[in-house]
Amino acid sequence: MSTDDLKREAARAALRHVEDGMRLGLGTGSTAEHFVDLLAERVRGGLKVTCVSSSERTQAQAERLGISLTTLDAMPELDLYVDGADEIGPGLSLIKGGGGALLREKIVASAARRMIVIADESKLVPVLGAFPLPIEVVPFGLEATRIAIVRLAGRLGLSGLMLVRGATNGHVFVTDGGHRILDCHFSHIDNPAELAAGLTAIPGVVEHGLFLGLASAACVAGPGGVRVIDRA
Ligand SMILES: O=C(CO)[C@H](O)[C@H](O)COP(=O)(O)O
Repeated sequence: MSTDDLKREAARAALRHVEDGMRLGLGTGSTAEHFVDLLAERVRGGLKVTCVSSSERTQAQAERLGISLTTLDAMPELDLYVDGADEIGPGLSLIKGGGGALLREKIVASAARRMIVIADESKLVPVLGAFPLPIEVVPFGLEATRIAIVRLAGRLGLSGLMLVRGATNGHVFVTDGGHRILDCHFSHIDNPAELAAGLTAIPGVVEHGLFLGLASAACVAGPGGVRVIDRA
């Protein structure tokens, strides 16, 4: 089975938690894309759900597939949010934002009663941080914000490259909210809660990719099948 097949199996497992009439949040990324595809099949079969997207990319996919969409303003409370992750650590702590949608993803996840993470088993890690942590920052004063993050990291014993994310067209990557992303190569984040609190206190930081206490369960696919991990 390819990694892509495993992602689809994880998405299929999460779909079992979707019930008629639910208000759903749709994630972003290649795994979430499988979920949206499979959800669309169920919708064509008669399932009634109303969805909110976490990115322009997912919005376009869901629209194309005929899924009923609304905005988070019109439907500010959701039953379930399903999304992928870049890393799944202890207690279902997550790094997200590899696809650059972390701000909307966190807003939508926070509006949902439950968040189910879908992933292939390569995303499971004992300690977060091997995947560079995406931090969304406003373009104004980006260098000052970067220095503030470097100082915070130093105080917490973290170090590593901190790179402004580029886009495939050679330009700088711009998020759906018009912000930039700093990818921070910390390699080991031993205390994610402390780092998250410190980042939130820096004025130029819009949001960071540490999702702590948000995921209720994860459907993790490996060659032996899909394992459901509940947050302890
Ligand atoms: O956080 C995300 C997008 O901002 C994605 O969920 C994360 O990057 C995982 O992506 P993929 O399913 O393609 O591996």
